[in-house]
Parts: sequence; structure tokens; C-alpha cells
Amino acid sequence: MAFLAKVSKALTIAGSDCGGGAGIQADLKTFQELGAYGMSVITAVTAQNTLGVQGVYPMEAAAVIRQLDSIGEDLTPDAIKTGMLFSAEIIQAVSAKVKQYGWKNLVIDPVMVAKGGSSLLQQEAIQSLIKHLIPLALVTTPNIPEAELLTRMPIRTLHDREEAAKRIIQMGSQYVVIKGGHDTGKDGIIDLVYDGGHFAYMESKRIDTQHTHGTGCTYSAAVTAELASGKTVDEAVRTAKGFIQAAIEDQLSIGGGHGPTNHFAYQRRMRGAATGPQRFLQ
Ligand SMILES: Nc1ncnc2c1ncn2[C@@H]1O[C@H](COP(=O)(O)OP(=O)(O)OP(=O)(O)O)[C@@H](O)[C@H]1O
Ligand SMILES: Cc1ncc(COP(=O)(O)O)c(N)n1
Repeated sequence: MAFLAKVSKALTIAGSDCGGGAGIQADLKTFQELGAYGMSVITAVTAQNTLGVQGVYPMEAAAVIRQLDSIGEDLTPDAIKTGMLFSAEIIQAVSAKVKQYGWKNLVIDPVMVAKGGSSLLQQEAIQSLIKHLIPLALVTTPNIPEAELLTRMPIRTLHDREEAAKRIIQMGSQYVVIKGGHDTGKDGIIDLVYDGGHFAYMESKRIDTQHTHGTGCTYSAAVTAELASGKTVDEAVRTAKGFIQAAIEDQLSIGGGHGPTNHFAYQRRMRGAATGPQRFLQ
């Protein structure tokens, strides 16, 4: 008799990045590397590469709803993440389906603006995110500018960040991670993790590189893959930090601008680095 292997399943609801560094593509690569079966619901197609975003083509809400139903009618994700959602209409559709199917372990990466400055979320959709989606979240993972827009407060100090984290918990998310990638003031980076009870500070050294396209997508996808396999939030954010640190450190030579992170790096290190895709590049 054939042996049917059980595998954890992770779903990403996000935009496509044809250049492969961010969005759906970064998420699926990260799921695969961390052992989760990856599924995707596409909210928008973007034309982008390491030089910037050349086009944004949102899906009709009906197409997003149909994809969500195809997942919900047959497949039960063990964890879900959202990335680029683009409009209030899509956010409301996603929130309704998460509730309808009773999906748990929702990670929200509140993607708003691409590194090059292109808008990936309509301004008026921010309120929708706060009202409809964040109350369903297990973990919300804004970067500093996103946390400022969600909370409408400037974030300059660590104390400001703690205050912003409290406000995001009040919106209904069970955990919040305010990522420190945009904090230019110091040599080190601190990701602040808050569960409504106590603050944890995940510190790492800042890697001096321009190849950080898709760091937020990759980080939140790693959290999602770990939650899908039954890890706690504390365990998941720790592994995700290791995953993104390796992915930024072991730079790939791809494109002429802000290159993608290295999704192979974490597992390659785990295997002892002797084998793996990078050897073909040397
Ligand atoms: N230069 C860096 N060196 C080390 N870690 C970094 C660096 N930049 C970002 N990170 C880490 O990458 C993760 C994502 O953080 P970041 O603040 O870049 O998210 P983001 O801005 O949402 O990403 P994106 O630009 O892809 O949307 C965090 O864990 C952060 O600490
Ligand atoms: C489809 C999609 N989703 C998310 C991002 C954010 O990533 P970054 O801020 O690194 O450009 C992106 N550029 N494209």
C-alpha cells in the first residue's frame, strides 16, 4: 500500500512579483524551504524587477473570492499569511472568507509601499485593514513606516515602538512584531515582539547590503510556515529571524538593482553548506 505522507499546509494571499524576490514568489520559496506545502491566492499581478515596480494590475475581487473558495472547499491551511492586498474591497473579501472557513494562525504583513516607493495598498484601505483584518490576526508584522500609518503616531524611539505595539494589540491582533529594518539610527537592528503582556527584543547585527528586496515577505512567510508546522509564535519568530538573517547575509548576484534575498541560505547552512544551489553560481 502506498504511504501517504502528512505535511503542513501554508497559504499566502498576496501579490505576484514576476521578478521572484517578493510577494507570492518569495512566500512559496520560503514555505518550501521550511517544509510546508505552499498554496497561493493572488490579489494582484505586479511587473517588477530589482530596479523597481513597472506596473500594478489588481485582480477583480470576484477572482480573489473564487480562489479563496477553491482553497476553502477542499484544502484546510494550517496557517495563512497576507501580503499585498491592494484595496479595501479585497481586504473585506479576505476577512469574510477567513471567518467563513474558520482559518486559524493568520499572519498579517501589512504591505503598503514597495522599497522603491510604489504604492501597493490604496490609502483608504488602511482603515479597512484595521477594522476587518487585524482583529483576526494571530501575528501582525509591520515595519516601522507601516506601524506609523496604522497607529497614526511617529515612531522615533524604542519607547514609541512599544506604544505603537500596544495600539496594534488594541486593534485585536494577538501578537505584533514591529520590524527594525527601517531603523537607520543604529548599527544593530531590533525587532520588537509584543503579546499584550511583555515585550521581547530580537536583536541582530545590521548587514550592509542593498539586496533586501522582499525581506518583509520572506520573514512573515517563515513565521507562517513555522506556525503551520505547530510551532508557537515565540518559536516561529525566532526561526524566521534566523531564516531572514541567513537570506540577507548570503547575497545572490541577481539583477542590477536591489536584489532579492537568498531563500536557499538557511537550509544550506543547516546542511553544512557543502552542497546546494549556490555551488552552481561559483
Ligand atoms: N540590513 C539588514 N540586516 C539585517 N536584518 C535586516 C536588514 N534589513 C531587514 N532586516 C530584517 O529583515 C526582516 C524584515 O524587516 P524589514 O523592516 O526590512 O521589513 P519590511 O520593510 O517589511 O520588508 P519589505 O521592504 O520587504 O516590505 C526583519 O527581521 C529585519 O530585522
Ligand atoms: C507583490 C509585492 N509584495 C510585497 C512587496 C514588498 O517588498 P519590498 O518592500 O521589498 O519591495 C513587493 N515589492 N511586491
